[in-house]
Amino acid sequence: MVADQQAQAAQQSVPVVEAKNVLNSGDSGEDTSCIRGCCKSSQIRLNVPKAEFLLSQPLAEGSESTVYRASYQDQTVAAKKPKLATAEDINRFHKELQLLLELDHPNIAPLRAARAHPPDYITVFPLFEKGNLAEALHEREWKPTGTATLEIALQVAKALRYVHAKGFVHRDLKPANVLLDENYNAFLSDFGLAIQANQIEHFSKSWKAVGKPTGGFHKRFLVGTFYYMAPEVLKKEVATTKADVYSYAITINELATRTIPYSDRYTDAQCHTVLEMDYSEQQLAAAITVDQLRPVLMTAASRAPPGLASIIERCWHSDPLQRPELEEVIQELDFLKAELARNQAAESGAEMGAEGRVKGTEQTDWRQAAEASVSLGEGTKELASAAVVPAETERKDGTERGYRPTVASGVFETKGARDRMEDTHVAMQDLGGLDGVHLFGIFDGHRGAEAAEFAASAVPRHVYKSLKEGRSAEDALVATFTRTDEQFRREVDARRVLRRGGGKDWHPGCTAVAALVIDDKLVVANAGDCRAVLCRNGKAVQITKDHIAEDPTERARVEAAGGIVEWRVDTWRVGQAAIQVTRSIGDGDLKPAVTAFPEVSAIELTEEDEFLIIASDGLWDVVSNEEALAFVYDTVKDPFLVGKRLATEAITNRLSGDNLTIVIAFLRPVSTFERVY
Ligand SMILES: Nc1ncnc2c1ncn2[C@@H]1O[C@H](COP(=O)(O)OP(=O)(O)OP(=O)(O)O)[C@@H](O)[C@H]1O
Ligand SMILES: [Mn+2]
Ligand SMILES: [Mn+2]
Repeated sequence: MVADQQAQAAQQSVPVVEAKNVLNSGDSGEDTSCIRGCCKSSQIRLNVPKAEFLLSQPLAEGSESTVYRASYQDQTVAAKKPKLATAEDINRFHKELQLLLELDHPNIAPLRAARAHPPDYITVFPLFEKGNLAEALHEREWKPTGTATLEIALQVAKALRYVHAKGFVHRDLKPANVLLDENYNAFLSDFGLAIQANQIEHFSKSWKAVGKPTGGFHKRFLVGTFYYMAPEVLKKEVATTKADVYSYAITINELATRTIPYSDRYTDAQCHTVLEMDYSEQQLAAAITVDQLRPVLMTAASRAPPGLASIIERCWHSDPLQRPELEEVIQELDFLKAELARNQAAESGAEMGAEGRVKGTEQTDWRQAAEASVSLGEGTKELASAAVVPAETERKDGTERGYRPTVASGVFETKGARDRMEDTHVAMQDLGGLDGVHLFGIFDGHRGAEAAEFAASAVPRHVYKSLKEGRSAEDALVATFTRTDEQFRREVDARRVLRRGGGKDWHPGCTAVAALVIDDKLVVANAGDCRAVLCRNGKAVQITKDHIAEDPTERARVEAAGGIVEWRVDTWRVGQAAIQVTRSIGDGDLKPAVTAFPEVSAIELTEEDEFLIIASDGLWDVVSNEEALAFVYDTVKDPFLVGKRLATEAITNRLSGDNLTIVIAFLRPVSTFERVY
């Protein structure tokens, strides 16, 4: 080993001596420079006799070269032999070689040696055993973790930033030009099309003088690889480093989605460097430039953090000036990386695969963010088809659990008089396949719908996970509220930093009520002014308490926690934001005073319990608990129709100005109602 290293060091430090040794092989000139004298190096041999490379089988056939597995100085290497047809091609080889000699970066495939001497033109690089990123993703179906995705995104961004700082544009960034070592570290390669940034304008102008495009024109000026080419490049306008930023976005999105760009609409995968476009390609190119068509953006189904999508979108903006510099991209990726590490620590490291997510529904961005942040743990299939937890058959006091309600639930929601809907809800019977476990909840958003969207997705996942972990219903709900709140506020902060959301005053929130039925047990958690009312034996039992600043105990609690409560015009309000509720998910500026910690009540259900009404304050502002019951009795026993009846009453007759969501859960067979009443 030591001897090896010494031998290697000796070889590297005395290239000139070696060069002298090979002069008798018929070569002229020095090993430290190319035949023309335009490429020079004191470290890298540029005139290695072809025989020293020991080429074996071809590894890949590029559009401009063949890459061979080879052996050089007892190491396995990759030897790239360009296809040189014209004097122009040979000029290009020298240009590429000059650039390669200038590059020295941990994420750029380093040149080991070269031969720049007719008739043989060869460049030699270390052999990257894992090949290129396109093969890894699409041939070997490598599924990078979120961390690996971010790491590669960072490494490529750093290599590209370095290239740009050197004054060059790569012009052919794509997964096939990102090589992977045995640890899946990324190395930018293939500088065959790279060009000095200040020369681009000259080239583009000279094209304009050329006139009509011909095949030759395409070969010389329309360079890059079609799917990865920025619209301005496709339009043959001046390409800058921002064209690389665009290609970077397409590449990273391909990594995060493991999907070849446009493969959804364009089956004939055309991943080689463009020489000429055929007709369907021209149509696609037109769609990219005119209609701003882009590949399908990564979603939360990707293992990569959702924040990456925002970076990708900005990097493939159709206006090059709107695309960020790589410096900015790197800062944001670093942030996402730290964030992911923190989340993983918090979630005990179990990274969730694509199969762990609820599928089949149109979901908003915030719901996806919630999905991404609530890991259901390893081996968990879809929430909706999860394994069944054995039902508890005994109570704590040892008596049998005899009663199990017959549940029939439905939801009615309307934005009412408002122009936006900021309420969301969940109504899931047999949650995740858990027999006899039902979850109902309403989330009433304020200062935007974001928190409500997030909660509607995160809450059932947290509840399910907590129950699977063996927590009691009470514990599960408390953990759910506090975790949802923490994760949501983290997401808001992350987006604020990424400038995907609002500014420093952006603190969306929502009130939350969640009712969990497990066999004969009803547990309700509440934070805010949604309300759950149980109809027991014809009487209204209000299970929750409204958490509003008007309530003296809540007001005292908020003040004791450092919050400011003031009388404003008509009512008591909390903080600068002047919200009426004293508990909520989100509202980062009002934490910890406006807590997400819920009040929890547990009730043992019996045959006396008829139905549960859960509704946002839009209902309770204008309809009393008793009135609500009366409307239910007076309406055909269909949960949806009952909800609609209540909503119509509230909005049409009593002029509730708010969004309205009403969840109705009948707790015994609906047929019995008609007989009794
Ligand atoms: N050092 C290496 N180790 C392993 N594989 C390599 C190496 N260099 C190149 N390859 C393989 O050879 C392929 C072609 O190499 P390269 O991109 O440099 O050639 P090219 O002719 O310029 O291709 P194109 O312009 O079509 O992208 C790469 O995509 C990669 O799969
Ligand atoms: Mn290539
Ligand atoms: Mn190339």
